[in-house]
Amino acid sequence: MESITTLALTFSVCSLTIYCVYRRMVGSSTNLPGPRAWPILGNLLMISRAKDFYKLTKELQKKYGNVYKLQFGQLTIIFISGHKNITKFWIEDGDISTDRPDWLFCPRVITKQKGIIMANGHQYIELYKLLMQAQHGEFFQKNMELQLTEEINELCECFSPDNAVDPLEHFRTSVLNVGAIMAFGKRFQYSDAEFKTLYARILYVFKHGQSFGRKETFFSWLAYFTKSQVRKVIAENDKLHEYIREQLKDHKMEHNPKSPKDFLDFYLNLSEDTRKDSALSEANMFQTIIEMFTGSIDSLTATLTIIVFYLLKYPDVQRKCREELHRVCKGKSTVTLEDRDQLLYNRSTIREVLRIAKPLVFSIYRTNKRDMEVDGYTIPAKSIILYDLNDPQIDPAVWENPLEFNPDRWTDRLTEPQTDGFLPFGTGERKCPGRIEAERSTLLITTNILQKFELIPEDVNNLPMEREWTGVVLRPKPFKMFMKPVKY
Ligand code: HEM
Repeated sequence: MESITTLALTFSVCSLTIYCVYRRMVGSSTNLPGPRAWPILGNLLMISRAKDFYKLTKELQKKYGNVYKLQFGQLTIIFISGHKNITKFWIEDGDISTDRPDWLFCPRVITKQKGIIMANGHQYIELYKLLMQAQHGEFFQKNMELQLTEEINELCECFSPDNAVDPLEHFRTSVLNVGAIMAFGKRFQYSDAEFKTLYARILYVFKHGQSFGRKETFFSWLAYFTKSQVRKVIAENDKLHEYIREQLKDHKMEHNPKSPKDFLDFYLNLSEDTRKDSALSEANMFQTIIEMFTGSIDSLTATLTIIVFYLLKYPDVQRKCREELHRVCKGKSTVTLEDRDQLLYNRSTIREVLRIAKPLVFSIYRTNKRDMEVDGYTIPAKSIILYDLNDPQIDPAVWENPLEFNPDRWTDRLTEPQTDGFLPFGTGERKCPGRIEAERSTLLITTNILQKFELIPEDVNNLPMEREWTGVVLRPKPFKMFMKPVKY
């Protein structure tokens, strides 16, 4: 009799546990539409079978509308699209939805809750202020421009009129140097052993550490198996902290508070008292620097690649850009930021590429402080949300013939501080904190290349408009180009 009672009790406890786990998985957002989810796995089979995740989300949007949910193992993720919805949540009700879900397993164990990307409240605000202050600094800008000129020279040596190259890897190397200039005030020669180690570490942490692509984010128990890469990501991330600590030591020795030229200088310029604030601890600053590298490595590389792709696809636009450069920068061997205001067509072209083919189509995970109403559904507080940032950029209510690539549409809009429907860097309070440097570097790299080279596709018939999803960005499928030096 006793054993029957024990069995019944065990059965009840197990059933209750399974039921609770299932409820936790499905969450309280059961009223939201979405494909049927399997127990434990949720929709992971469907997601892993999809060749292109972004395309899948577009199909689901068509089927279920602008709000639907997907079950990633134990996590429910809510997808929100539509221009009106983005404006409502990011601008009108910005205070509700600017937070990150800081409880997600991977970022929590890898970063130990340091840094900016997963930070909320005071920690986020203080780090964001520091990054923005640096990018506005006079010496920071001067040093950036000087070092970028050297960077562009070394980059251009990799290109050739006779051998077609795939620009992607070359741009990625340059983007890492853009990060190094911002963080440490210096770029590295590509052959430098220290650079190669830094490059490999950043890339490893970026590739294997992002929460979106890591299965441990959705099944945290996997991290306890010896084969999990999470341990190696943590170790590599820790080594990056050590590296930045060494850089800080060197900075302390030669620091001139009057001419701060990089993030570490700006950090050292904070008073001792301010640095006692845990939001501005060394660990937070170091993790933020790592995140500036990882935040830019795919987004900026993809942006440069997409711009070059459009210039190959639209040779007339390329020609007009170069004509403007040669007219504005007559007699100068380099394009500089001084020329910026006169480079209207070049800037319009970059904007138009970022509108029509923005690389970062999703926000980083957000969470809502309170319940939110959207399209007739209630999104319970503390949900995990991904916003699709693409819809506003091709909304016919804002853009005439939105799918047509037309740099001229920017002629009268270039000086507007914020254009409705244009959010390549996100919008509202959580806008990309690297956007100032991203815009400057994009302009300098592309215009300096165009000033000196004609870009010619290796195979004009092999420039498919269809883009591929990398897990973070949408970018063109691999293509090759020749770079023919031009005289002017
Ligand atoms: C053209 C290139 C770039 C594009 C299109 C881009 C776009 C974005 C977008 C859309 C977000 C997400 C905002 C959100 O979730 O709400 C973001 C966040 C971020 N970006 Fe960029 N970005 C670029 C370059 C950079 C660069 C150069 C850096 C660093 C130097 C950087 C660092 C970051 C960081 C750290 C975040 C997370 C900020 C946070 O948690 O609030 N990005 N970026």
